[in-house]
Formats: sequence, structure tokens, C-alpha cells
Amino acid sequence: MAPLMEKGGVYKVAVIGSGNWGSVATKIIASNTIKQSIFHDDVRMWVFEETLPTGEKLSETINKNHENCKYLPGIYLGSNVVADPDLENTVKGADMLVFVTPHSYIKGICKRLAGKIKPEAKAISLIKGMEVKKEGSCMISKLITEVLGINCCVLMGANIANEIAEEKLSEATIGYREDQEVANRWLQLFATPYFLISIVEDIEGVELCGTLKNVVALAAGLVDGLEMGHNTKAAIMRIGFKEMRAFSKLLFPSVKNSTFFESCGVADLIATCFGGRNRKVAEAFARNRGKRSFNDLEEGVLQGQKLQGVLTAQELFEVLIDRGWEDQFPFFITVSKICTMQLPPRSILQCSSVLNSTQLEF
Ligand SMILES: NC(=O)c1ccc[n+]([C@@H]2O[C@H](COP(=O)([O-])OP(=O)(O)OC[C@H]3O[C@@H](n4cnc5c(N)ncnc54)[C@H](O)[C@@H]3O)[C@@H](O)[C@H]2O)c1
Ligand SMILES: O=P(O)(O)OC[C@H](O)CO
Repeated sequence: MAPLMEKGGVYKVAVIGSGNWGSVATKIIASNTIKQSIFHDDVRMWVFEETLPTGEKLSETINKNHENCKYLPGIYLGSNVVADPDLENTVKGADMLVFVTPHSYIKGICKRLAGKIKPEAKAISLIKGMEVKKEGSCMISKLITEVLGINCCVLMGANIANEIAEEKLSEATIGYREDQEVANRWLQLFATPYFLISIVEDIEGVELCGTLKNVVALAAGLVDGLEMGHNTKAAIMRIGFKEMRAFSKLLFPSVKNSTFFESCGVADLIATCFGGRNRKVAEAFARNRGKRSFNDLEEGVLQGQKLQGVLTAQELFEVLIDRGWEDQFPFFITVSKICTMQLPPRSILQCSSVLNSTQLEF
């Protein structure tokens, strides 16, 4: 008998990650795999195992109740979701790999998976972050491709996970390089009547939008904590958006202006600056006058969920210094120095007037 893949048949999907967005992404995917014959019904989801206060293992409760009671309580994931604490077993035989972990863990995960996945498998990254190496910065999709030797698209957008879990209308953007057929298959896996997706051939642009908006969201949260009001917040968002675009285009001249007007760009910036976790923790940081560290606040405010913006701000700082670009990005530099407590939260207001006076155009 011919293998299933050759008769146009069944793509097996694995999700690597089971946090807040990881669980929602799995719920969406599981609702689609069961409806579409090109996908294998079951979706295997890797769980970074932990023991709950009840003494039960998280993966066991997910499989028993079809709900992630720690990272997405109260939401039915689907009976075809199989939680698996064994990373290698999760990806065994999978044709489509969805990566959705905090960005700090992805390199270690990929190294563990090297040589253990199907060579013809395809990947997509939902991870908003980047990696900084001695040789320069590296997007997560590139890291996945380099370590695993497979094609990797990205999916980013104005996607506050808890709202999509309740099936409230949202949009997202898939970024791809060259192979549109693969991007279309990802669209088929993710699109639902409440999750509308567009596809753009600008992987770096899409991924940098998703990554850099977390730094702007920290600034928006600082402004909220300082009780500066809507006009100041809008000014901060505008300046941050400008630096997002300038940085992206300096790093990758191929990045398209139009990408910034997709869901991954301006829409995600707005959603995150009003409803995201980076904003929330930065607000708490400013209210504490910068006396409690982000690490300390993250634990208390997010209870196991992870901030991406603080690490990204530090990574961005390293890139800017390394390339000698610091004078062109006073906003990013200031946010990173506030995060490391070298500057007080109020400095965010001074850096915006500096930037306005420089009138840099990109
Ligand atoms: N939550 C959202 O609304 C949202 C929306 C869009 C994109 N994202 C992005 O998705 C990615 C994943 O975020 P999330 O919200 O799913 O996660 P999360 O922040 O809710 O949860 C953290 C996850 O990290 C896991 N973890 C903890 N220690 C670990 C370790 N040592 N190794 C591996 N995993 C470990 C935890 O088990 C948990 O699954 C991030 O890049 C985030 O920016 C999140
Ligand atoms: O909660 P945040 O700040 O990690 O942002 C969540 C998503 O990225 C919004 O699209």
C-alpha cells in the first residue's frame, strides 16, 4: 500500500509548547484537523511537565479534562488533543511542527529535536522574539531552519490568546519565504471564521513586527503606570512604531512597508499596548517606581506565564551597540535601560522628545 502522504492524505500535526497561546493555538488546530481530511485528527502537544498544587501532573490533567487548567483555565481544547511531556515522542512522525514556546527556550528545544524529526517536515513559529549571537541577531524562524534543516514560516498578529480562546474575531499574518504552497497549508490549518489570516512574502518583516512590538508594549505600560494619559501613550506608540520599522529595514532591507499595516504590524502593536502582559507588568513596574525588578513582578503578576519584552529589549540593546546604531534608536535604548534599572521609568518621557527633535526618516 502507498504511504498516506503520497495519496494526498494525512498530515500529522505536533505543537511544541502549551502555555497560554500554545494552548489556544492547539485548540484552533484541533478544531480544524478534525474537520479537514488532509490532516490527521489527533494533535500532539508537548507539555513542559510540572506538578500542580493538587499533586497531579499537568499533562495528565489535560488528557483527563481536555483543558489546560494552569495556562488556559475554563477552555475546552478538544478531545483530539493529546498532551505529551516527552518532546521527542511528540514530534515522532509529524509532518507539520508548530513552535510556540517563550523564545528563551527554543534553541535548547531545537537542539534536542535535531535528527529526530521527519526530514520533509515543515515548521511554523508563533514565537515573538529573537536570538542574539556573537555573529549577530537571528530570527527564531531562521534558528529553527538552521538547527533542524526544515522550512519554517511564521504566524504573528493582534492575538491576545484569551480573547481568541473565546472565539472573538481576530486577524493574523503568516509570513513565508518563496514557498507559497506551504504557507497555504498553514493557512488551512489555522484559519477559522473567527481567526482570519492573510499571507505575505516577508518573513523577516512579519517576525520583527511580532518581536519588537513587545518592547513598545513595555513603554506603553510604563506610561500607564505613570498615569500620563492617552495622548502620551499614543505618542509613545507612534515613536516606538517608527523605531520598529527603521530597525527592521536596517537589519533586513528586504522588509516591506506594507507588512507594518498587516495584523502583525500596527494591529498587534495596538492590541499589545492595551491588553498584553508586557504592558501589564510594565505598568506594575512604574507604579512601584522601578523598585521591584521585572523578574520579581513577572512571577507575581503572570503566575508562570512569561514576558518576552524584557529579554527582547536587552537583546535589542546588544544589537544596537554592536552595530553602532544606538544614537538612531533612543527609544529602544531607553526602554532597555529602564528594564535593567539603569534609568527610572520616567525617562521614557524624555527619550520621546529627543527622538522628535532628531526627525530621522527611514
Ligand atoms: N499569550 C498570548 O496572548 C500570545 C499571543 C501571541 C503570541 N504569543 C507568543 O507565544 C509564545 C509562547 O507564549 P505562551 O503565551 O504560549 O506561553 P506562556 O507565557 O503562557 O507560558 C510559558 C510557557 O513556558 C513553559 N516553560 C517554562 N519553563 C520552561 C522551560 N524550561 N523549557 C520549556 N518551556 C518552559 C511553560 O510550561 C509554559 O508552557 C511567546 O513567544 C509569546 O510571545 C503569546
Ligand atoms: O501578552 P503579551 O504582551 O505577551 O502579548 C500577547 C500577544 O503577542 C498579542 O498579540
